[in-house]
This record gives sequence, structure tokens and C-alpha cells, in this order.
Amino acid sequence: MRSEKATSAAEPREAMPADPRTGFRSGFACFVGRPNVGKSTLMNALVGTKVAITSDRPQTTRRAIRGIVHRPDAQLVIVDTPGLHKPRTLLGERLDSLVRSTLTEVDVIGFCVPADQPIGRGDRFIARELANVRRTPVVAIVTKTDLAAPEQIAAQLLAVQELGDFADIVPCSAESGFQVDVVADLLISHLPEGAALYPEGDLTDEPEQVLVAELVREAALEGVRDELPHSIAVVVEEMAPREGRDDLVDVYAHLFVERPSQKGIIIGHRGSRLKAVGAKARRQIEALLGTKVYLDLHVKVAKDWQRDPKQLRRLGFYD
Ligand SMILES: Nc1nc2c(ncn2[C@@H]2O[C@H](COP(=O)(O)OP(=O)(O)OP(=O)(O)O)[C@@H](O)[C@H]2O)c(=O)[nH]1
Repeated sequence: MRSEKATSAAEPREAMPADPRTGFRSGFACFVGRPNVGKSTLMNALVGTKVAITSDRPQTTRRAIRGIVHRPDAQLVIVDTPGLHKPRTLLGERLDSLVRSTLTEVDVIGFCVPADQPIGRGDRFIARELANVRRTPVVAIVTKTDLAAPEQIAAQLLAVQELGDFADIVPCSAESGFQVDVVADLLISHLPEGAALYPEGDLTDEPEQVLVAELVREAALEGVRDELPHSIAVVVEEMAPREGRDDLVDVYAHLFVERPSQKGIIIGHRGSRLKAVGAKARRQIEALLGTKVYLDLHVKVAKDWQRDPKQLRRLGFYD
């Protein structure tokens, strides 16, 4: 079975030739925060295109996906991390170690706290973790300001200030676009001077197959019951242009669940749900690839994969 290695953060493919422009900055940033605080949405707003999937369910993000912001004065590579949380399963532990190694490798960390919710234990837990990463500057970002009244935002800024020693604190809304450019400015101000790390125009260096698998998972997550989301994993087995056609790509994907009973939920009555998932995912993949897509989707049971090291490796979650 083919699987993608969960990538660690700061491994640019190769540095581009030195840039003659003086003062050009380049480097890596990552966002941390409780699940569901809007990290992926903010990255997409900064990059200007949809590279990380979002959903209203916690723990949607499982991989360190990079988005690349190109500006005349800088190149900012954003690593999207899974929500930092206390591990409950082996999968959780792997995710947390991925997040921790990311924190020490980047040039700046964006700590996201939503404007519309009181600060809780989860935020404090993360703030304590960040205090241990002394070398990396942290910009605190109060997200989702469109959901909070001005006085609530002001109070949240003060409350966040109490959480730790931050280089900056900035409110923004990825939804309305409020201050997204300020967030970019602040993050960039903490990058070292240096040449661009990626060619102009690249928005992400995630292998296309990983993005495609994430789009299928996003479609499958829609409308499922609460216990199911963490049980779904998607692996793209094969993806290639149809022979003799330059306008059609064949995609073969496996959608894994943990128990036979979940298989029925995903497939639905006479396959109706799976069909809808396939249709939605296909549209998104077509938009991503810019070609027509034939999507072959198979649902398989990988028993208790979140707790089984062998299965985790098979699905692309490495130590
Ligand atoms: N109103 C509003 N909603 C937002 C904003 N940013 C994100 N959301 C919503 O909040 C939910 C979670 O957003 P994500 O970007 O997936 O959150 P995340 O922090 O990446 O979540 P995990 O992947 O679980 O860690 C989604 O339903 C988003 O549409 C915002 O600025 N305003």
C-alpha cells in the first residue's frame, strides 16, 4: 500500500539562488491553538487559496501542510499543525510529537485564541507549552473577531496578554478579512533576511495525492455523527491521467473506517451517502487539478487503526 509520510516542518526542497533584492525575508511560521479555533481558515486566507481543509469539527487537520505566501518583500511558508491537545490515543500522541517538533523548527509561532470564547484549560495548556519553546517568538492571534463585539475583543486581548510573553498580540478575522494582512506583516517581521525558499507561484508543496485524500476526507466528514470523524482516514492508492487523454485524471482512493458498523454509515442506504461524498469530493478535486476527474472510492475497515502502530504506519502516520 502506498502511504505518504507525515512531513516534519521546515525542510525546504532547496533554497533558490540568492535574491538580489535587499531586505527580502523568508522563513517558516506555524499556527497552534485548540482544535477548531480557525488555524486552517487563517492559513487559507493568508495564502489566498484553499490548501488546508477546514470543517466545523475539531481535529480536522492531521498533517503539517504548508501554505506559501508570496509577497514582493517576503516569502512566508506556513506549516499547518493539528490542534495541540492532551493525547487520548496513539494517533493523538503521534500528532502531538509532530506539533512539538514543528514548534522548534519554525521562525515564528502564531498562537490562535478565538475572540468569541472564554479562555479555557486548553488555551492555558498550550500557552505553557509555548513558554518552553523559548527560542521561537510567539505572535498571539485573536481569531474570529467577526463573531465578537468590540468590547469582547478588547477584553480577550487583555486576557490573552495574561497568558504569556508574546512578541505581539493581534485581532483578526479570516472570514471577513479583517487584519489578515497585519497578521502577515507581523509574522514576516520575525523572519530572517534571506532568499525565497520556493519558486514563485507555488502555493504548497504537499504532494497532490495528499491534498486529494484530504478533500475526500473533508467530503466524508460532512454530516457524520460525532463519534465517526476521528475514525475516517483516506489514502489515495493511485492517481494518473487516463491513457490517451490529457483532460481526465483517474483517482483511486480508499476510505478507511475502524469498525464494520461505520462502513454502513459511510456508504448509506443503497450507497446513497457514498455517492454524495464522491460527487462532492470529485468537484473539489477537479477544481484543484483543473481537469476532469474520475473518482473511484472504496470503503474499507482497518480495525481500530488509531490504536494500532502497524495500521498507523500504513495510513501514513509515522513516529
Ligand atoms: N465566523 C468565523 N468563522 C471562522 C473563522 N475562522 C474559522 N472559522 C470557522 O471555524 C471552524 C474551524 O475552523 P478551522 O480553520 O478548521 O479550525 P482549525 O483550528 O484549523 O481546526 P483543527 O484542524 O481542528 O485544529 C470552521 O467552521 C470555520 O469556518 C472566522 O474568522 N470567522
